Amino acid sequence: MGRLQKILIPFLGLVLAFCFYSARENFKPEMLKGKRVIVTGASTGIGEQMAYHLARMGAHVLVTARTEAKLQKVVERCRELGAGSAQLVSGTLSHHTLTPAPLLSGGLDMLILNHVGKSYFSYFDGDVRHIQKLLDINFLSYVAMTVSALPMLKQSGGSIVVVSSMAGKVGFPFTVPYSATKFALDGFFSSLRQEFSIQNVNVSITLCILSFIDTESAVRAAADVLQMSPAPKEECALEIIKGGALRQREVYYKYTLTKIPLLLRDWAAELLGKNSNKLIIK
Ligand SMILES: NC(=O)C1=CN([C@@H]2O[C@H](COP(=O)(O)OP(=O)(O)OC[C@H]3O[C@@H](n4cnc5c(N)ncnc54)[C@H](OP(=O)(O)O)[C@@H]3O)[C@@H](O)[C@H]2O)C=CC1
Ligand SMILES: CC(C)CCC[C@@H](C)[C@H]1CC[C@H]2[C@@H]3C(=O)C=C4C[C@@H](O)CC[C@]4(C)[C@H]3CC[C@]12C
Repeated sequence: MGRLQKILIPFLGLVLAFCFYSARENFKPEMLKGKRVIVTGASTGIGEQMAYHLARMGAHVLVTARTEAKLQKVVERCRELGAGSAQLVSGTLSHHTLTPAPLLSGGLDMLILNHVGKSYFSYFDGDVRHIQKLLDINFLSYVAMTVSALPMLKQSGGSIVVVSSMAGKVGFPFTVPYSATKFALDGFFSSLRQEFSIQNVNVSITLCILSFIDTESAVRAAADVLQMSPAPKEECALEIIKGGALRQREVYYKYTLTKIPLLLRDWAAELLGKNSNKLIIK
């Protein structure tokens, strides 16, 4: 092969790859108008902000969490912001949980799994029961809700959005129980996505890899320990919805704080491990 060809072929490949990626559909808020969406863990934080974005876009939203009084306020605000409809279901989520989709006029277009049980942000304390409980809330309830929502999502050609973390892709100190539950989500949902592809199931699965976000609970738990400043929850919530609506495989937010360390993860794990701790922890 001539030298010119050796350069030209990879170059052409790069141009084609660029065209392919830049030709991807753009997000439009109208994509969510009239869609029936469930957001779990929507009484505070990122989930609450997702409910408000969806309401502005004219979606029918159903929010869940344990604290009914907070959910009531979220529902009222969603109605003010222009939601097609807004409802709540309160209660704790576990492996027994069925998705409350039938409340949304019998159907469902998007299931956003976002809730997270309370954990600690310090050295692993050896409490196995805590890990079991956290797995139930952060992982098994996601599985149970997915299983019960699947017939409706298949019917609508809908989407499952799973909110995870950098701590669900890389091991960081002080997040042992939490990290275990988030890694489990990646295993379950990435494998399920492959099966959907083989079986031609038209349900997308979007896994969201988030860095430190400025929600009240996260800032309270980790701001004194971490060097980095948290990213805004409002923008984070919008990026998650965009990724779900565009049926992306994964969402990275903030992109540079998540995608680049993940590219380094497999071929420079030692380097990343030792140095990232120095960079991240005060
Ligand atoms: N903030 C951050 O820095 C990061 C967050 N993430 C992920 O983003 C998502 C949202 O996080 P964030 O907004 O910070 O979390 P918040 O602590 O603000 O919100 C958690 C939500 O889950 C609900 N919840 C808690 N326990 C249960 C339970 N047992 N059953 C049902 N609902 C429950 C809470 O409401 P109530 O107490 O009323 O039940 C609340 O609505 C999580 O999946 C988290 O792992 C990922 C990376 C970083
Ligand atoms: C390589 C680096 C540039 C990026 C490092 C990002 C690290 C430090 C980020 C990524 C995900 C983050 C944690 C998270 O997912 C959720 C929570 C729950 C909350 O209640 C307490 C804070 C906590 C533990 C976050 C702490 C900071 C973490 C480990």
